[in-house]
Amino acid sequence: MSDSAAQKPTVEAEQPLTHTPSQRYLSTRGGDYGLSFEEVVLKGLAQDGGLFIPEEIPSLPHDWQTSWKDLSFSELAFELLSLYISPSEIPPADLKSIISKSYSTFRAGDTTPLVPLQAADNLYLLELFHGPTFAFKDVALQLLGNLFEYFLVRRNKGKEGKERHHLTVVGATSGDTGSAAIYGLRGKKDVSLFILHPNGKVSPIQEAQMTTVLDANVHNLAVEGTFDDCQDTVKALFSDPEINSTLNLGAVNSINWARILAQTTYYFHSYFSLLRSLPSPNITPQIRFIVPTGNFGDILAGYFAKRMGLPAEKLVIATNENDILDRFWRTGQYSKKPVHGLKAEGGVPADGVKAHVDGVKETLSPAMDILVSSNFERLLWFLAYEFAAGAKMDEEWNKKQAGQEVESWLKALKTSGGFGVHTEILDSAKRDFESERVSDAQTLETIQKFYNASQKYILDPHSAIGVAASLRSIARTDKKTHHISLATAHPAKFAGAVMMALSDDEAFSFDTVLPEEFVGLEKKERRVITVEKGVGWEGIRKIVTDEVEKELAGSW
Ligand SMILES: Cc1ncc(COP(=O)(O)O)c(C=O)c1O
Ligand SMILES: N[C@@H](CCOP(=O)(O)O)C(=O)O
Repeated sequence: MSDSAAQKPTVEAEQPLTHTPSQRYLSTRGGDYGLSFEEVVLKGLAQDGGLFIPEEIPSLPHDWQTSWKDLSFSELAFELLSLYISPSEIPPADLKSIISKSYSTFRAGDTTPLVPLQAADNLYLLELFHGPTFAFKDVALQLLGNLFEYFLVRRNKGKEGKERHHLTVVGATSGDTGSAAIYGLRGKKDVSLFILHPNGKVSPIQEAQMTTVLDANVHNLAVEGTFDDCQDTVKALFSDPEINSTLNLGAVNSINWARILAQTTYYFHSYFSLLRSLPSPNITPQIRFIVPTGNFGDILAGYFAKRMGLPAEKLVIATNENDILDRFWRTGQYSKKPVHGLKAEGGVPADGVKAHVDGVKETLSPAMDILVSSNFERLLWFLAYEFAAGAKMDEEWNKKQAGQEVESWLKALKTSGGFGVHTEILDSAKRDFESERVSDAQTLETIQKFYNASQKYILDPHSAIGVAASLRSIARTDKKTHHISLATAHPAKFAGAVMMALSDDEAFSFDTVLPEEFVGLEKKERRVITVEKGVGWEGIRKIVTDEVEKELAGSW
């Protein structure tokens, strides 16, 4: 299949739609058992406030190393998605055409190219920013937009007016998810999209990317507050039965399972790209993936890839100064505020934890300025499940226990600002993950270092955090280990940090970084609703309800 051959997704009407998918889903908080892929994609968040996970993680076909090794990105995506979606739920020809359409919008022939960054240390960059909005989010959100469209076309066949299933998608963004969701859903029939961003806390290009899209179904809300306030509002809307039943809420954040699933493809794709570039492609080297991390969605896709069988020795979490995850891996305490001297149950010292400002900190990598990482809940479920399995009861009991444990941890996070886990659970987290915290000063140094190297590579601040963490990992691992560091955004999206790092160099000009798509963007007409402090989630619920009503009145 060619990645550039765009095809219109069509519904194969002659296929019987028996809805017996290969995977059923459950909620991390124990409820909502047995849902189909379509149901979890359209619902986004479970009714009990939990996140959907597949009941089983499928294994790879026995010959995947040979039969997948030369597949294109789209072909690999098809193989991986087919492990989760049965042909009776989406017929293969339809799935292929949805995937092909989604990746035809990428500028790089290879979709997500792997480039050597520091050959002597086997350090590679996985460039994930060649989609329409220049950030890794496009990989999943181009696909999610087309999946929504496919399911809605199928549900609405032969229906008119109020009979049609209308989806109201609400999302929170620190800049990148918002624009990628807008580009994935703009102009789509039967979908209204509401994106909440923290006013003044996204980069000027990100803000322009979002607010200059004037399609009637796109609504930007600039909220006075932080990204976490926006994320909390989205979750509050999902747990409100009123708006849920009247407006059919849908999610574009990585709480939506399809986001995670779509992102597993580039872990496999980069693995094969790496093997092809090695002198002995049949010998698998030790590989680490290093992931700039905020909401824990990107690295969680790596975790699923690893659990499915991808030979990744470790996944390295790279946080900015908003380091709740890094502190968890050091102490076993998941706490909004650092608690000094605390030990995990069973005794892990809280070494290396430095003073921290209360609440979220504004850094040079704003897309990662997140206090609480929503997908960490999915990992917590797997950790709790494995811990429960030690009791040697049956499967159902383990799953039930895991759901109850997650529920009680999340309750403690809400009521007391944090919780701690047993040492065995922390040890189990350490088997798959390591973590690093990278400061603003180290981010700038890393951008400078690679601009001053022979290939003059310009890193965006988020990718620089991954590279800084990679260099630390390289220093402590076997020289033969290969490090694949995820480059999550194009540097032109973050002019402030890039200029701060490089403007002293007289030969540097920001114009050389600027893609033509960004030229003049900031001068275009904008549409945005400002949400003052104190409006609260109920006020936002009213805005959403009123806007959908206006939109639908215009279209019927
Ligand atoms: C550029 C960039 N890098 C890294 C991240 C962190 O990814 P995740 O939230 O999946 O951990 C984000 C936002 O999510 C981002 O926009
Ligand atoms: N960095 C993100 C924050 C939202 O994360 P998501 O992956 O859960 O959508 C952004 O840019 O919006």
